[in-house]
Amino acid sequence: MSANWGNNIELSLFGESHGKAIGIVIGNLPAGVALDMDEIRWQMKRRAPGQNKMSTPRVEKDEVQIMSGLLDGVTTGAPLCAMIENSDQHSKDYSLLKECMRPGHSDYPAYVKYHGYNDVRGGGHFSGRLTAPIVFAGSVAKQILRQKGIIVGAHIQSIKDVYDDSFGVDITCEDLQQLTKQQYPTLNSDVFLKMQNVIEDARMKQDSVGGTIECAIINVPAGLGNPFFDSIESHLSPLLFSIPAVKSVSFGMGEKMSELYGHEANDCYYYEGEKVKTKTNHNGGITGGISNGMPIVFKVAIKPTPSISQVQSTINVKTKENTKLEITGRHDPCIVPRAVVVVESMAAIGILDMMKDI
Ligand SMILES: Cc1cc2nc3c(=O)[nH]c(=O)nc-3n(C[C@H](O)[C@H](O)[C@H](O)COP(=O)(O)O)c2cc1C
Ligand SMILES: C=C(O[C@@H]1CC(C(=O)O)=C[C@@H](OP(=O)(O)O)[C@H]1O)C(=O)O
Repeated sequence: MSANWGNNIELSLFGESHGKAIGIVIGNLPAGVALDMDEIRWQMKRRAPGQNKMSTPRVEKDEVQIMSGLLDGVTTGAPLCAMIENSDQHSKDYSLLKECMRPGHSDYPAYVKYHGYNDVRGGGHFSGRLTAPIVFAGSVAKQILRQKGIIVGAHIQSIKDVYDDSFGVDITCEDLQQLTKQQYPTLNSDVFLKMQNVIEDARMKQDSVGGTIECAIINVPAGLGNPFFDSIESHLSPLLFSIPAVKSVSFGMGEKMSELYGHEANDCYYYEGEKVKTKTNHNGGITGGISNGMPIVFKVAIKPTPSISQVQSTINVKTKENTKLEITGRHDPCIVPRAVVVVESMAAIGILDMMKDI
């Protein structure tokens, strides 16, 4: 399995959901960055499991232990290694799942690829748990970007068919910073209760729901990115698709742009003093693969959690028979609320990586 990534910043992700620990090694970070560990703790808490009924009941503190690369709270330039211990594993829940493949999870393709040796417990290395170290790396990236005036923030755009508002063209740094201070951010404060009800309803029916997350990155200067293979879209998408359960990524108005006329889709330029702006931001701040100075805006869609306890049809790879499966164990009835900070983190890592002068 490969879990290495990076052009400028380098990431190496390690661990399994029911192993001793999970973690990340971040290479090529600048030396001399003072990390705000309280803020990192808050970002980790936004994602951590076991905090309420919307989440898996598995309780993990997600305390980060820094193993290298930090001295007196300041990065030394050596690889920054962060480790998070696993403490609340119920591995018995997975005994049957070595043979009976969960529909929608990684079990079957992983069984084929790793000849049955892959660790299925808690999803092993495929688990959403591996997003905890990503949030650590993302929090570090966000702090470095903030020193350059670049702010990343996201909100829950929808849960099933309950929708929040969308980012407007005039979104500010303060708006985004406010979102990152909320555990489950929405733009319209009334909508989250409805979303919570939809999640609870699914949970009571032994089912799950998905949704979308909208993310913005403000103050990326015009001129970042390249046409073709290293466009901003091409650079961020692999990171965003690496988040387990993400099934689509779209920039600006995405698919909806295909329904517009040219005069509706184009973002018309104007000067505000010396600054070049566009009246609308249908292209999500990127044209020709390159930032145009407007907020970079994208959406990710997250599927319903695959592990549900309703009876489902599947196969037993040991007996080679069709069978029925009733999954026991602890699962998120909806992944979206805990994934907001994961999406912000991937965005921050991707943009930082593209900035050659870090
Ligand atoms: C934060 C987070 C939490 C998740 N929690 C669960 C869970 O409790 N149960 C589950 O079956 N899948 C969960 N997933 C999704 C699975 O890990 C994912 O669907 C699986 O690895 C297969 O990958 P794919 O959906 O990208 O194909 C979670 C994902 C994330 C990002
Ligand atoms: C532990 C976390 O989420 C886990 C992600 C996950 C999966 O299949 O992705 C399955 C569940 O694992 P377990 O059966 O061990 O409880 C979730 O709890 C986490 O996000 O920290």
